[in-house]
Amino acid sequence: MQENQLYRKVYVYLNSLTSIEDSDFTNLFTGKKSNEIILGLDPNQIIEDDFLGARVFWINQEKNDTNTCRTFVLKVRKADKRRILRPYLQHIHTVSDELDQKKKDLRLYVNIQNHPSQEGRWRSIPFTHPSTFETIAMESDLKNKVKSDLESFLKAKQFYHRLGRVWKRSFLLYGPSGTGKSSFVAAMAKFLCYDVYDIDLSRVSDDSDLKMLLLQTKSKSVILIEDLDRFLANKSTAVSLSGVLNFMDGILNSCCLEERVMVFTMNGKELIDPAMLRPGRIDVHIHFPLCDFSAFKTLANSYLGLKDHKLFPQVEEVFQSGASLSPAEIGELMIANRNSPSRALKSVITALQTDGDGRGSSNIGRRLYDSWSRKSLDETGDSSSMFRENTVKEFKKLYGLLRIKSSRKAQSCDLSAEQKEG
Ligand SMILES: Nc1ncnc2c1ncn2[C@@H]1O[C@H](COP(=O)(O)OP(=O)(O)OP(=O)(O)O)[C@@H](O)[C@H]1O
Ligand SMILES: [Mg+2]
Repeated sequence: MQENQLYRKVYVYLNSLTSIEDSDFTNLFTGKKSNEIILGLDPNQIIEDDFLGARVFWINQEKNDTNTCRTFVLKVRKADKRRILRPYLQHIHTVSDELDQKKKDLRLYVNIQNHPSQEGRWRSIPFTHPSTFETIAMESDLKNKVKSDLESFLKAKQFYHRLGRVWKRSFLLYGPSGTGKSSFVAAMAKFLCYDVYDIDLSRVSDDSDLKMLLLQTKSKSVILIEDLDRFLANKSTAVSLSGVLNFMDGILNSCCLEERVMVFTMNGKELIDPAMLRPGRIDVHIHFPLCDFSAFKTLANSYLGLKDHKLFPQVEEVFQSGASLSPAEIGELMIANRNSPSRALKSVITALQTDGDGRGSSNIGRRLYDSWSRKSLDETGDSSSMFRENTVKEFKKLYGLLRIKSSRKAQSCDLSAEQKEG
């Protein structure tokens, strides 16, 4: 059910050979830069290679009957076979691993409808999202915590294995629309140098199909499900709640989720079954709030190049009155008026006074979440809720845990600007 890794390595290796240029025919693609041309193997193309003085031939065979079957056929002289076969395959392993290491171009995989092809369920394009941690307006403490979380994760292989745990970490990003959740996922993937597998739940036919998708992902990747709350609330997916729970930490997940980061985004988590949010299923909760004055200043700096302006006190006053907009809304106003900073700031003030009235302080979703979190603390006293009350302390403890390699059970943590004072 999974891709044959030797096949993939041979593919990477052959595509790197200069002899691919000597073929009578091959595939041509444009590269990342507009004048870059990339040569790619064509079906049934023959590639020549030399190893330890022996000449070998590879044929990229593709049988086109009902199921497309992709095979590499290696032709070696009988006299050379015993001498070179093993070291040659070893050489291919080494070279393709080196090429993978050097690979800087990340890919974004999307799932396609289920159909009887051996090519798998994922199709990919270069992942060129421009967002980075630097471009995201977010409380800097929180941003740094996430960065060091990811750094610790990358180094924690031995730690996870000693505990008998799969080397994976899962994040929940929640908050209103346009607050930067998707952009943040892109920033995380780039920071980790991981590919992204973006699962579109509307194209998943049932729970076992979801498992199949998981099986066909590669390590060093971010597995993303966006708007999970919407899918579950509207029942607009054929996947059941238990299918999602198993996807998050079922037995299959423990076989094939090594070296992966799972990310789920939601507008609010108040309607989500608490079982889904328990530690282990979700390790880190990150709240994405509407814009406040501090985030506004970051946006003004990056979009308008303004560190300060005579209208800033007025903007601050409107924010203090409880008005707010999403960073996306404010960003749009700044882009539209980028040639005149004063006009841009005035339009932000007007929009805050009209569209943004009260959204910062009396947001219904926020109130619901606060009461949900207090309720679960009072009534159930479960560890994830308690953690929210004491975020900074617990967060430090958690990373302390990774550092001192203690074997204590990992907990979930909720990172949000409001709660960090906890
Ligand atoms: N915190 C932020 N800092 C900088 N830019 C932001 C921020 N939030 C949103 N933006 C900008 O607004 C646009 C929309 O952001 P994004 O798609 O990441 O929001 P989202 O939270 O995923 O929204 P939705 O819930 O609707 O999917 C992007 O172009 C992004 O650059
Ligand atoms: Mg989004």
